[in-house]
Amino acid sequence: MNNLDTDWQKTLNIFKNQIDDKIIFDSFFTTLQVKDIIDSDVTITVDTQWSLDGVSPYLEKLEEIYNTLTSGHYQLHLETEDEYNKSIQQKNDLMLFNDNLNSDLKFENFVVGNSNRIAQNASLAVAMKPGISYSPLFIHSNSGLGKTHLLNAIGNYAKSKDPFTKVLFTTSENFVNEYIQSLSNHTIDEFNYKYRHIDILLIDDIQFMATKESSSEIFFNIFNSLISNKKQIVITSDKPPRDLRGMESRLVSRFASGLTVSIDTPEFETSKAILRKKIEIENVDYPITEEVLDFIASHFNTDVRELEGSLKRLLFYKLICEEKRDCIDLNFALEAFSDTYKNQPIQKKELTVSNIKKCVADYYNLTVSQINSKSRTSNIIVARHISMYLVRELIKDISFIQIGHEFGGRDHSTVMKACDKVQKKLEKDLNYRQAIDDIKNKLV
Ligand SMILES: Nc1ncnc2c1ncn2[C@@H]1O[C@H](COP(=O)(O)OP(=O)(O)OP(=O)(O)O)[C@@H](O)[C@H]1O
Repeated sequence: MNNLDTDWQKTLNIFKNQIDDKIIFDSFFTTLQVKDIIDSDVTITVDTQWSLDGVSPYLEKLEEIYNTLTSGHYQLHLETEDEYNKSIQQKNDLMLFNDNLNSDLKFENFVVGNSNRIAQNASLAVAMKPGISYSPLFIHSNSGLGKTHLLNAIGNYAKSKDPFTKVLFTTSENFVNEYIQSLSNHTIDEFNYKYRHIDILLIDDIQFMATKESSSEIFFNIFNSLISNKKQIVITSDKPPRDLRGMESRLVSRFASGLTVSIDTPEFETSKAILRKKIEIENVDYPITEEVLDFIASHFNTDVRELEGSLKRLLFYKLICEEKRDCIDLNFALEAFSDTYKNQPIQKKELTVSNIKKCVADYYNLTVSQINSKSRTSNIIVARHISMYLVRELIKDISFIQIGHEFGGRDHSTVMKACDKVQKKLEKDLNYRQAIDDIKNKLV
């Protein structure tokens, strides 16, 4: 017997001792059953309409005993078994709604790197144990960095573990439209029922709800109901909760009450890993050289959508190319991207050590402090060496000693070695030379 039944049996026993006419009790009350509790509404069923008429006058008394016993504020509702079963059937039909998940977006094809590791880990934790620790989970990032992918991955994973999990993926825009439609169709009860009975609610792009006051109100209520029933909510946005301008402050504070994580622009290695994954998914059956991946990862890396777009463009170019080629190499890629690439606006900068460092750092998606740091991470070392080399080449009469000083007090011999290394590498690595030329173009 669960808590629901135990409390109810105790209520009936107390009531039985209080009622004078035991025949009434035996005739009407022995078939009473608690069916469910939603928020503060408790549904009790009786076997027939006749019993229902017999029990109704005592409902208030039963409610009082039940609330005293459970220290709650419940309202009891009586229904016949038939009515209840019918409404359950209707509700079940209602629950057969489309989860809107995109089955292609899974954890398996989400590439993890430093830029998105925390968000991916949090999403996986939520998918494995929905509603337990991190509800709501709030994921924010600039456009095209994988928020929608992670939302779908959570839903797909949870459903693969338990197909009966009620998952709903929606955008805040769809939520608002659905709400407005339910008002005009007089189906607001169904709307409410549907959203309050979801196990995992995945809401994409919440920022669009900011100015929709009446929808915010209903969302607030649904949100509270799901959270208090230990359900999982995952929300994405293009900014963190505190920056959601126009959003009601009570909603913002609810969003911030869970776990908030962000996704950054993919760093060089992650961009390459994403490209490799996409190539695998596209079943590309000809080789694409490492230099090409380096080229795309360093030129089209504002977001993952841009990476995907450039790869598509490359594959398309190969498809329509009349000349037969066995592989995609850097020359071919440069041809494929010649127009975009040439048209990129170039902003010249004043030639100072800090501008050179900043330009190299931007190019490699790093910060100037990483370049100055003692970090031995390979992409940081590459950027540091190139910065030293360019400073030496572009700033007249600057000595190795001065450069060492500008790069966190390094010894002049370290700078000399770095410059030498860069010089040797650009003589034999076309892609590397291309990268240095690009940075130079932005500077001079
Ligand atoms: N780490 C990743 N691994 C593989 N694919 C990724 C990764 N991150 C993003 N993508 C892919 O990049 C594309 C854009 O991602 P997504 O739509 O999830 O971005 P978003 O952050 O939701 O963007 P928006 O804010 O514009 O809605 C999708 O095709 C997605 O599968």
